[in-house]
Amino acid sequence: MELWGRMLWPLLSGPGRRGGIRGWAFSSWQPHPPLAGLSSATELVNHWTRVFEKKGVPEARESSEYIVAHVLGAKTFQSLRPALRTQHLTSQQLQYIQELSSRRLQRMPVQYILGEWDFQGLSLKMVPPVFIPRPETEELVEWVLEEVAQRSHAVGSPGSPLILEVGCGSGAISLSLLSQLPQSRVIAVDKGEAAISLTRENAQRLWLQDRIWIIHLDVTSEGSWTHLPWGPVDLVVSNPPYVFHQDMEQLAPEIHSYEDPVALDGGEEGMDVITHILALAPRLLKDCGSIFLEVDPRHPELVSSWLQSQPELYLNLVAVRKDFCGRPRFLHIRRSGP
Ligand SMILES: C[S@@+](CC[C@H](N)C(=O)[O-])C[C@H]1O[C@@H](n2cnc3c(N)ncnc32)[C@H](O)[C@@H]1O
Repeated sequence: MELWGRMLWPLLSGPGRRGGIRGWAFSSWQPHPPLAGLSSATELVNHWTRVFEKKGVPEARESSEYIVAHVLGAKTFQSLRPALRTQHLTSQQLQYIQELSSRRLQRMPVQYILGEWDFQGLSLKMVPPVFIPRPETEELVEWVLEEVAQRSHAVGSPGSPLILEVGCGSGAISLSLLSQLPQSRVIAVDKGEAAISLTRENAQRLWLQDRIWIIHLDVTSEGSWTHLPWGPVDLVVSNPPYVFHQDMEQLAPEIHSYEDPVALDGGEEGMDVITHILALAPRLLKDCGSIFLEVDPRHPELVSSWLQSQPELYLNLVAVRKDFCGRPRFLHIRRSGP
């Protein structure tokens, strides 16, 4: 059951907030009669909270608050002016809330229902089945930023690192690094076409497209890197698919029904993509370059012993960090050789 807690909780409780309504697709929208006797935002939130609880939908209150706030053009229910919470809603607003809530009853994640979500203060478009960025990944980004700041301090100039992200998904990691490191450039690769086009769209929405190269590429396919025109990079960062294959069945309905399994399934020991990234390091990484990975709590030990069995890679696991739940989830690996 630990996996449920790990994967489900972040679906709704990220520190980031999402933006207002933007071009919602009404393709599956069917009119429903407005709920008789319910007319204010507060009443609607209470109503849908009860319905979600009764139907076993997780995060019932947060779900209904986000949906009602979204329809009223706010990021969170708490940020709505008190007068707006008690004011009568229009029949169109009531119908829209009903439509979005029925999607939640089908266990669609709130991020897909709203169509956008915040990560590191950036509002990103979300489209199924592209992986929804989780709050713990913000900690990985912060660690990378610390490393860049330390290196810049050591050389006495602002950092202008060339960064490679493997498995960019919606672009959350790459775009937040670009926005916080104005001198940096990023190469973002993903094997999923939907991920590539969503990263491209998010880069354009955020005006970050000039410093990012977005490439459709499978890191495990032989020879894929030989066509890349760039020299070695300073940093590799990745939140790869790392769920152990046998754990895939335990994933919550929000995850296994809506998110791309390719974004999650890391093979028998969750190491399939991780080991490919590490094996490519001598070709991709500058001397003293670093790799930052988000992993499962069982991986620090597995990765450490795998690296010991591959001394020709000249890679050392130099630090492991815990996530906000106290589990070892982030690895810093450094290249220290020819
Ligand atoms: C866990 S998601 C992370 C997405 C994003 N970086 C984030 O943190 O929100 C893993 C991503 O890796 C991509 N991926 C899986 N296998 C890959 C491979 N062999 N080569 C390149 N990308 C891959 C998936 O398509 C998915 O977008």
